[in-house]
Amino acid sequence: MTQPTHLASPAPLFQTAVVAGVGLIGGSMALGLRQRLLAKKVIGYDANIDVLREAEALGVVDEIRTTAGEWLREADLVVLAAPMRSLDGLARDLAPYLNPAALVTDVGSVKGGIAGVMEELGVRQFVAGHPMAGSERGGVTHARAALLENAVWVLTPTDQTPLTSLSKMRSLVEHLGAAPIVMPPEAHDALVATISHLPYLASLALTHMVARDERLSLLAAGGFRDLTRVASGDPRMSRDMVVENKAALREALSRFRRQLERLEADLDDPEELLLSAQEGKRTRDSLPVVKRSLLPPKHDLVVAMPDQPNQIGAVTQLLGAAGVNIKDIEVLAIREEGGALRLGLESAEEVARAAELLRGAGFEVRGRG
Ligand SMILES: NC(=O)c1ccc[n+]([C@@H]2O[C@H](COP(=O)([O-])OP(=O)(O)OC[C@H]3O[C@@H](n4cnc5c(N)ncnc54)[C@H](O)[C@@H]3O)[C@@H](O)[C@H]2O)c1
Ligand SMILES: O=C(O)C(=O)C[C@]1(C(=O)O)C=C[C@@H](O)C=C1
Repeated sequence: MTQPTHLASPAPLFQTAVVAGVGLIGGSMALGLRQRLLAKKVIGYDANIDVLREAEALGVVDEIRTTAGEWLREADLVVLAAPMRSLDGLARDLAPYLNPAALVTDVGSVKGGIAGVMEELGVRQFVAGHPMAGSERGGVTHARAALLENAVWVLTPTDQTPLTSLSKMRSLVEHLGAAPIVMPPEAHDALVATISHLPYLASLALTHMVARDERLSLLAAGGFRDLTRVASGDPRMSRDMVVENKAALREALSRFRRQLERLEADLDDPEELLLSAQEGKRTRDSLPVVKRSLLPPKHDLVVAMPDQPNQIGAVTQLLGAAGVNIKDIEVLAIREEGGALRLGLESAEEVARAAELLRGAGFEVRGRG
């Protein structure tokens, strides 16, 4: 795996980081901390021993623990990354052992209550956070440092948050390659109701309409799939996320209903509907594109993967035998029925050489030298 040398610190920011809840987000943070040399040691703590064994085997963490205890005192960074419904309990389990000097943060999707819980538990150096990145595929097996790269990461300090802790947290987020933004918890919750939780409910409503008619699922093409991807997320976790933010979400839902009613009325006013469509296109096209690659994209090669066994092996063996050094590899799930591999190579020349070799073996490739 490549080291982003431009961001690696000369000395690690932390000696011992503990990631509690080593799933998609916790695992991605642990990988970021390790790959970017931000902590000397990363300890994974999880309620599920199988998850921890997997995390250790995948090189996501250096050490694992299943029960809270004195070992936590050595941690100078503690990340709470369990599902929303378990966060309070997790904080209560860990709090008695935390070093008062440790920076503590969380990654929960709703920010309203957590700071109060931490205050009640006497955890002073707490800064609540929420990386605006994720996936419908949870679990440590899907964790990757690049998931958090270039993500907007909301920090929601309260009046009690020490400024030094906020500044350490900003620095951590920046060193993970993400972009911190600071706002009050209530403002965060109102915004994510519209930008994250409403789309989830809308995706459920759409999938429910299809569930009652098999002919509809048969016709589901890219548009429907793009709009409903988040319905594939963990049902309990998504349920907990929206319920936790129900007041703000109700507001967003009532605005959404008004939007739908307006669009329905515009069906009889094609000129008005065109204006709406143009505005929608402008807004959608102007959303910032989040780049997640750790390598300069100019040395990337994308190889289409036919839906047959051992295609990844065939590509890596072919290039390995020719002495092409694959510095980074990523499976791109572009479409559900197939996919592609992104290979990070050393130079433009290597991209050209690899492309020629792969084309010769019948693969479809796209590359930028
Ligand atoms: N999935 C996303 O897209 C996304 C994005 C941003 C933030 N978040 C937030 O991140 C958090 C984690 O989500 P995820 O998608 O990584 O979930 P996940 O299911 O991939 O991982 C959660 C992990 O927490 C562990 N866990 C559960 N209860 C625990 C407990 N009491 N103590 C210790 N470990 C416990 C589970 O075993 C699992 O390994 C949630 O609070 C979620 O709101 C999720
Ligand atoms: O699946 C994704 O791509 C996501 O970004 C997941 C997503 C979202 O849709 O807003 C889901 C919940 C989180 O708290 C943050 C991100």
